[in-house]
Amino acid sequence: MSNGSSNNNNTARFDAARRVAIFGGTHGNEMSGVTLVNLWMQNSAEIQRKGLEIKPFITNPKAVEKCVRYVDTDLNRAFTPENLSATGGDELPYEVQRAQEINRMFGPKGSAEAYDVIFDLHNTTSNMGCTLILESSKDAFNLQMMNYIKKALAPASCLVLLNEHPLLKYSTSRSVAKHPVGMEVGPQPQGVLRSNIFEAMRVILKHALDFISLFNEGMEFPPCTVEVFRVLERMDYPRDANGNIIAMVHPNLQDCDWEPLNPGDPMFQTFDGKSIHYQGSSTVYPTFINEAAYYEKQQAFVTTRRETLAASAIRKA
Ligand SMILES: CC(=O)N[C@@H](CC(=O)O)C(=O)O
Ligand SMILES: [Zn+2]
Repeated sequence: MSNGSSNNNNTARFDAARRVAIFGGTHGNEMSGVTLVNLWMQNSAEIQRKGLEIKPFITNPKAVEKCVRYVDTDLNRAFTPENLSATGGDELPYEVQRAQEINRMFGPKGSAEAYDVIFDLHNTTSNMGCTLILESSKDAFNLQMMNYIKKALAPASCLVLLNEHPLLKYSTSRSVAKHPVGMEVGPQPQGVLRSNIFEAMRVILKHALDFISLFNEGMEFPPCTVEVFRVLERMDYPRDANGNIIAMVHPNLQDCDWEPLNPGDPMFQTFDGKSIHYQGSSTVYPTFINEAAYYEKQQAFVTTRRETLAASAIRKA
C-alpha cells in the first residue's frame, strides 16, 4: 500500500491494504492481547477477511512465557535506527535481537515492502477505557479508520491518543508498518485477564478489520474530523534524592483519565496528606494515570490537549 496520493478532488488514494498483522504480547504481562492472539493463532476464522492476509503474531514470546513486560529492554521502545542496524547478534539484548527479526518479517521500517497495517494490542493498569494510539496526525488512512471505529462503538467511548510529540514519541513495534495502530485497553492489572477488557479489545479489532475490508472493496470514505488527545507533557512523581517517590497520585486524580485537570487542581498527595497542585497555565486532560509500567520510566501520567484533526476523503487507488 503506497502512501496517500491526492488527485484533483482531494480524495487521498491508497493501495489496498493486503498485509495486516496483529501483535500480541509486545509486553508479556498484558494479557488481553496475548490471549486474543494465541486464540487467533489456533483459530483465525473471526479475523479472516476476503483478500486480506492477516497474521496474528506473538511479538515477545520470552516475556510472555515469564509473564513480564520485557526480558532485557522494552520491546516497544526498541525499533530505533540504531537498534535495527546494530551488529552483535547474540550479544545484543533479547528485545533488540527480536526487534531486528520483527523488522525483517514485517518491515523493513519505512520501506515499500513493509506490512500495510500492524495492530499492536496493549493493556494498561490505568482507567483509560478503549483507546487507539495514533503516531501521525497526517495519516488520513488511520484517521479514517479511527473515525470508523469510534462511530461503530458509539455510544461506547473510544478515544484517540496522538503520540506525535518530538521528544516524547518512541519507536514502537508497530512502527515498522505503513499504518501503525496502537490499541490500549484498561484498567487491567498486569498478568491478569479481565473478560470485559478482553471483549472490548476483540470488538475494537473486529471493527478495524471491517473498515479495511470495506476500504479494499472500493468504498470511498468522505472527509471527516476526529477528536484526538495530543500528548503534551510527561509528569513524574515527586521523588527524593535517591529517586524514591515521596508522593502518590492524588485521590481526586486517580482513575480520572481523560477528565480535565485545571491549574491549581490537586495531582499528588504526600504520605503525610499534603496535596501537590498542578501548576500548568491551562486545562489539560491527563491519561495513563498511575500506569504500573511507567514508574521505572519516571512517569505518573501524561498531559494531553484536545484537538480536532481533519482527514481528507480516502479511496482505494
Ligand atoms: C502500558 C503500555 O504498555 N502502553 C504502551 C503504549 C503504546 O503502545 O504506545 C507502551 O508504553 O508501549
Ligand atoms: Zn504495553
